Amino acid sequence: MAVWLLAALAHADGVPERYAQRYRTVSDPHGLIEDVRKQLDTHSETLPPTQERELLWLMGNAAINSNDDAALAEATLRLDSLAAARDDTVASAAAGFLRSRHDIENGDGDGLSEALRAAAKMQDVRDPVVAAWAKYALCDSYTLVEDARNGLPLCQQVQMNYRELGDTWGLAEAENDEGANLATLNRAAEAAKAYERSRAHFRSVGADQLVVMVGDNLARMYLELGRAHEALALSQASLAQEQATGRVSDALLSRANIARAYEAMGRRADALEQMKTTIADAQAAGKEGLLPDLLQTRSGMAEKAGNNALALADAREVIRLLADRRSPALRSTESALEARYVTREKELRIRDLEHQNRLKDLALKAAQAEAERQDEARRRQTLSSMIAKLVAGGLILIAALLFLLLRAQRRHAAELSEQALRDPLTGVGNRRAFLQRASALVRMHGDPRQPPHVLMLIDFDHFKRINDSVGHPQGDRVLAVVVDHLRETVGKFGHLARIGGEEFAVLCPHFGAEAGIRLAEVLRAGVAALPLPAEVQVEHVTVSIGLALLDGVRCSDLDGWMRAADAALYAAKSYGRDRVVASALVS
Ligand SMILES: Nc1nc2c(ncn2[C@@H]2O[C@H](COP(=O)(O)OP(=O)(O)OP(=O)(O)O)[C@@H](O)[C@H]2O)c(=O)[nH]1
Repeated sequence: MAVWLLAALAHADGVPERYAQRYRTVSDPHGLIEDVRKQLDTHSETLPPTQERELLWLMGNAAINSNDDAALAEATLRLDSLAAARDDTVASAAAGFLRSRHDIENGDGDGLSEALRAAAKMQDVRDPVVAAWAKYALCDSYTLVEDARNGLPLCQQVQMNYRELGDTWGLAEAENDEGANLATLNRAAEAAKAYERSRAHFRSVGADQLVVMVGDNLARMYLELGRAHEALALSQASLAQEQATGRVSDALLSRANIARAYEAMGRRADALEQMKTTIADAQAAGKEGLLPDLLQTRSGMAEKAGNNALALADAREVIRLLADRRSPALRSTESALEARYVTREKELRIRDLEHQNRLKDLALKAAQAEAERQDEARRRQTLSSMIAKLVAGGLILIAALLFLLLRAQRRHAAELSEQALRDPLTGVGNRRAFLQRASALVRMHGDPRQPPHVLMLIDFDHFKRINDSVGHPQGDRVLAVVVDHLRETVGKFGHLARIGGEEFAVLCPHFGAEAGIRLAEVLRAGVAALPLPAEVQVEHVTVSIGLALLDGVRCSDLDGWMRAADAALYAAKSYGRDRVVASALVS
């Protein structure tokens, strides 16, 4: 729209006349509205319809920028009447685009449909300026409803038109909208480039306030791109300008952006402090409209900082504030917030439960560790007591084994010593046993009142002949049978021993000469009469016996006693064998 024709309204410093009115819709909306009203009131009769339409378009935009609904209603109604009176479709479309923008920004009705209807009216327009204007108006509506799929190509197209028309302002506006669409598509790097181009173009026409306003959009992209320091610089520049021109609301929004930059730089405490003063100032200035956004921003920051109480309190306050504004958009924001609040509270409850569970888990693990430790200690105790028992058992076993071994050894030793004293063929004592016993008797000798000990030496008669006639084994058999008889006959009176091949001895302690001779005779006669087994093939056998007393007179030691008995035996052999001779009788 050829608004630059209205030179009378252009008194914005540093902005070319061509763009001055458009700049005023942003930098001085109220002043512009007043000026337009004056123009329309003063020159209503003389104003050409095109200029009237352009003035109303500017007034409508300024009204939207300054939230002046009355001025907006006035502008759209006048455009409608222009359209009706003069069949001016451009005026009708302008009214439609204004209503669309208002409705979208306020969340009332179907703003986009209104824009599409208006754009449809401009389809056949040939004037390139009007065509570009209509295209941009539709691109702006798409951008406002965040329909980037349709908005982006349209906003890129219209840039080409504005370039052809040499309209730097229009180009800058379209680039700003392109940036917004790219941001919606999460293409932050490309969006930043579009915003940078837009700012460059606004700067080139001296529209400082728009440079700053687009700078706010760019700052958001820089934050996304991790360029927090640049974002901070942009927001601080923006804030300085807003404070200088007394734009309280914009200043509050820039302060929020500064807080976001702090947060992105890891300065969470600074971010929360910045939000705290910003929210307090917004409340003090009565900027209720900004509070939901500010509180929501702080809620997110508090959540990230771990201050769940503040996060929830802010979220609740947002819901409370939005409850009074029942526009569809706000209702949807409210629902989204409520849903988010509920979800968040659930998350917090889950986190609390998880925390409690973790604590319980830790306590459980500690208890388990303690139980395991005690179990281990018990196991060790059991093991050591088992080992002790095993050791004790082992020791007992070893002791038992040692005892058994010792007993066996003793038995064995006893057997060995018995074997050492026993004649294996006949089972009677051997020479060694005889000598031990005889020595003992010699040591015991000395009591004259007791009968003297008696020693008999018994020798088989002509035993060589027996061996020679029936063989040595049968001779052994004869020896065994005769010795059995001798042992039985000696019985308890004395001790029989084999002291040589076929020579035996009998020791009778304290037996006396008379009993000794009598026993010797019984022994001799018994052998002589002893029936021998038929298999030995020996009919009978005789023995000669020499007897000596340990009387302490002629025999006082073992040697003498043995010699005396032997002499008696020799005598018995000499006298014809099968007889008993006592040593006293020999000498
Ligand atoms: N079968 C057998 N013979 C034995 C054993 N010990 C000694 N003799 C035998 O006994 C005999 C002893 O012989 P001599 O000393 O000549 O005496 P003798 O033949 O008995 O004659 P006198 O003693 O003079 O009556 C030998 O032939 C020995 O071999 C033995 O254990 N078994």
